[in-house]
Amino acid sequence: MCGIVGIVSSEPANQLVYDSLLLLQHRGQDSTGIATADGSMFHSHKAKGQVREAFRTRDMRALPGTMGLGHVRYATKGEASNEQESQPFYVNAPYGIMLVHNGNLTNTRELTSELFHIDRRHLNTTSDTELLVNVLAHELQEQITGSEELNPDQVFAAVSRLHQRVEGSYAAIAMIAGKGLLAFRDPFGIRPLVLGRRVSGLVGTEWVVASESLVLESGGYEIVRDVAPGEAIFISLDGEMVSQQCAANPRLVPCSFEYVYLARPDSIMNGISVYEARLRLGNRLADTIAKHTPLGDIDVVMPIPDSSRPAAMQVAQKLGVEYREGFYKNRYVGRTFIMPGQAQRKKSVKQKLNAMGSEFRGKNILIVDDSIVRGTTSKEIVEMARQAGANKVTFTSAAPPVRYPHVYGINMPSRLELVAHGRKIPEINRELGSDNLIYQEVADMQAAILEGSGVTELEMSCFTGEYVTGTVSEEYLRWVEQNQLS
Ligand SMILES: O=P(O)(O)OC[C@H]1O[C@H](OP(=O)(O)OP(=O)(O)O)[C@H](O)[C@@H]1O
Ligand SMILES: NC(=O)CC[C@H](N)C(=O)O
Ligand SMILES: [Mg+2]
Repeated sequence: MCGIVGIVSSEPANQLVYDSLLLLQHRGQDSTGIATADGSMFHSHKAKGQVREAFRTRDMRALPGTMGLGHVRYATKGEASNEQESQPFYVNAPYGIMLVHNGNLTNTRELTSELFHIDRRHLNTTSDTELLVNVLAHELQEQITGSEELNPDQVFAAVSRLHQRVEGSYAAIAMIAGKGLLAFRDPFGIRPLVLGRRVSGLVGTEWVVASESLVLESGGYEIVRDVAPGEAIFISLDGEMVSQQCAANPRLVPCSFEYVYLARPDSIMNGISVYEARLRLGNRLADTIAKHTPLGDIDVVMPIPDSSRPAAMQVAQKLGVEYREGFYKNRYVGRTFIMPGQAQRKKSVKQKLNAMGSEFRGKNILIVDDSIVRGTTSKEIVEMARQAGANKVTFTSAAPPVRYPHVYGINMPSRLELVAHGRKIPEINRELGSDNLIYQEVADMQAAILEGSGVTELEMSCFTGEYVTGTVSEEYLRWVEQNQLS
């Protein structure tokens, strides 16, 4: 998924970007990068690891300028540990462009070949973001004729061409040296991007574009709106903002997994509060549980910290069963699911969660998680609950079974690693070792997330196998499986 932010300010951008990235840490832990622009000069620093470990005071001092970009990476393409693939990505012509990207492109093979054979561009990594910045640069170059100043219409024309060439998901922010900040979202708005502003009497309007609205709230910015699917926004160095729809048939189909797991609950995305969506997921899950389980069979409802807490609270309240926190979470261990490599993820669950015996002994426990993907967490949790003395363990998931690869910015590319792929629920139950397993229905998840929002469609491919963009064929999925992230 990755977290991205772009800022046009009147004060040094480095600290503003750093503070924003700390707030987006839950979106990526592999690497961190910040770039600033001081006039037409770029400065950047990127390093492996989380924000606090990747940046030292001396790195921050080397980032002057009032326009800036930042990125926390959760790799989906290329290599998670390769510093060269951390973002922002830079190309030196036209003008000089620095770009950050959240999402995943699905026509990377076609783009790689076109960029090399037709556009004559050099690619130095296997990152899809390097493709995106090169397509943008090529298309911008095509728009510039003669020696006139770059104008926003040329930028918008380049983004329109980019939409025609690129498939998959992309929320992106780019700095164009000496010109301004460009932000754009793919024609389905799969990944989030929100625009904010801060008006100061002394310096005029300052702008921020970020993956999640909590960055705006925390920095004292007013939330202007979400960047629309297919739209591009250009902010000049002196704070003038212009925007244009650049896609032929834009359609808002946001990723359901943001609401289920990825986003912070205190964010509002596409007008939908993530926290409230999770409460509604809990309500609907409770109805399904009530249909399948005699309520006298459950002594306590328990969340798996952190992401399932809002849903679990609602399950307990609606079923009228006591809510207890039986798993203690080590706050110094990051999110397990977005770590690279199964060995690291497996080890992390044990380091992160510990069962408190008194909450389990002799009890029938109903555990709520937001989702079950590889089953790494749930298998360990069921075992921990049993070792702690639970009598009966019912496992429930606020999302439906994840049966298909996610190709739009979440690293679950292979069907074989998904515990629910090709398995019926009783088989998954056996695999997890639980006594009973209950999942949310797909229609309930969709209704819970969209309720009252005016948004009518949701990207749910990992639950349904239906992909909204082109090039996602059986052949493509097989290719992705064979070329998994290293
Ligand atoms: O079936 P799996 O492959 O284990 O993936 C699903 C689990 O991973 C996530 O937790 P994570 O620890 O990443 O983050 P959290 O603390 O926000 O819940 C998610 O909340 C589930 O608990
Ligand atoms: N999760 C993401 O948004 C990843 C961005 C990009 N595809 C990368 O792998 O670096
Ligand atoms: Mg979790």
